Amino acid sequence: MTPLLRCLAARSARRYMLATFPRNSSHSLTASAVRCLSSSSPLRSATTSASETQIFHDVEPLRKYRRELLLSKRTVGLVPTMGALHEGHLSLVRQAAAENSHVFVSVYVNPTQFGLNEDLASYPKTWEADMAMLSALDKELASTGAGRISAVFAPSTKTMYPTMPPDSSIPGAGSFVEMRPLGQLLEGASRPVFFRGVATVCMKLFNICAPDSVYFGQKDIQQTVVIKRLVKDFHLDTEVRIGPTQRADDGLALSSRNVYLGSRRRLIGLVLSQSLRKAEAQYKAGKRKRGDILWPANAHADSVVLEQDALEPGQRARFVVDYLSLADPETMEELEEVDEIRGAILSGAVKMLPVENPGDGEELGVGGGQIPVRLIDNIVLNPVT
Ligand SMILES: Nc1ncnc2c1ncn2[C@@H]1O[C@H](COP(=O)(O)OP(=O)(O)OP(=O)(O)O)[C@@H](O)[C@H]1O
Ligand SMILES: CC(C)(CO)[C@@H](O)C(=O)[O-]
Ligand code: BAL
Repeated sequence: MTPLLRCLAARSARRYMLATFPRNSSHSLTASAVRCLSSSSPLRSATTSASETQIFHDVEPLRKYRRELLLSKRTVGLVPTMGALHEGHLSLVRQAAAENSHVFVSVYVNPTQFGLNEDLASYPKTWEADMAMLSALDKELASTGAGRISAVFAPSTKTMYPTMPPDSSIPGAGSFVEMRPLGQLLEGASRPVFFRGVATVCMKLFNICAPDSVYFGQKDIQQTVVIKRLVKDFHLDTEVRIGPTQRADDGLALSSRNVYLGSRRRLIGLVLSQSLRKAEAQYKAGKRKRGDILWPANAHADSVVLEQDALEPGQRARFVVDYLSLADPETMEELEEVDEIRGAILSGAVKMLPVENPGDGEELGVGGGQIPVRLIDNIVLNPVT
């Protein structure tokens, strides 16, 4: 049989299996039976071949594939990402694979969530490494009997914004979804078009992929609140699942933007998680009033600011605290006192300023330490039952 015929035969075998086997038994079968063309690329384009994980750039072929899965009663979990994958993303894929027969991962750096003066141009793009990570994870999933990564959706901007070119200005010409005032608070106050862009692109992704469940990381906690609101207010037929924040050993939340930090800023950037932990300790000690919970966090951050300012430019890593917040878990509005029945969200953002007077041989990260880096983090204060 020629490779093409083998591939077509495998595809129809797969269709047969998708239609025949219940969702949790399909994966080991499809894994061995459906891999058809070999190639040096770990994942292959849906337009050129059918490997276990197919790459889709266009909406219609993905919809067709999704319809087949629906008809054969498979479940789809969608993990939206902007690429530059790390263990935080992979943990969401693992969770999605544990809860669905099929995982779709979208990789799209969405321009409308970046303000005109934000870091869209420098946002890391690591496509080959991302595909290699997904391929390795898919192999791992195959050996565990979990769901598989069956699709990567990597659309062009013309595909995602078919009518108008994306507009990141505040008046913003185009079709947008917005949550007010939720999307204007905290992250939204510093990044005025951010949540409009996130809600809009997620609405598009959910409409295209029709996922049973969508997976988001707690690291971007206000984003999770926005997505839950999107699903609720627009009656979207999907379940929102939140995965825990993955951290480095020293507590720094993993983030695609961490590659810009370099060692000096990375060390001082720990101020954020340290400050939040101090506030959490107050809640755990029974404090409920805003001032009682937040003062040690503010005091710690202020002391590190002063400490760094006092150092020589070649030694220090300067930063600005954007906010340290104690907010309601559904509205993200600031709280004067935590209601034990609702709990609360402690969150914060700091902006690490460019490195001054870099030393010889100093590890400065991508961009030579000159790209400002926004770090965000949070801790959920659980309701007391
Ligand atoms: N450390 C993490 N732990 C768990 N989930 C994470 C973590 N970092 C990112 N995610 C989640 O991965 C999804 C995709 O995020 P994204 O591609 O923006 O990566 P990112 O690391 O958050 O990038 P950046 O911090 O630069 O915005 C989001 O749901 C996000 O919350
Ligand atoms: C959800 C998302 C993929 C939308 O572009 C992005 O905001 C992200 O990666 O967190
Ligand atoms: N992780 C959220 C995407 C962003 O910061 O733009």
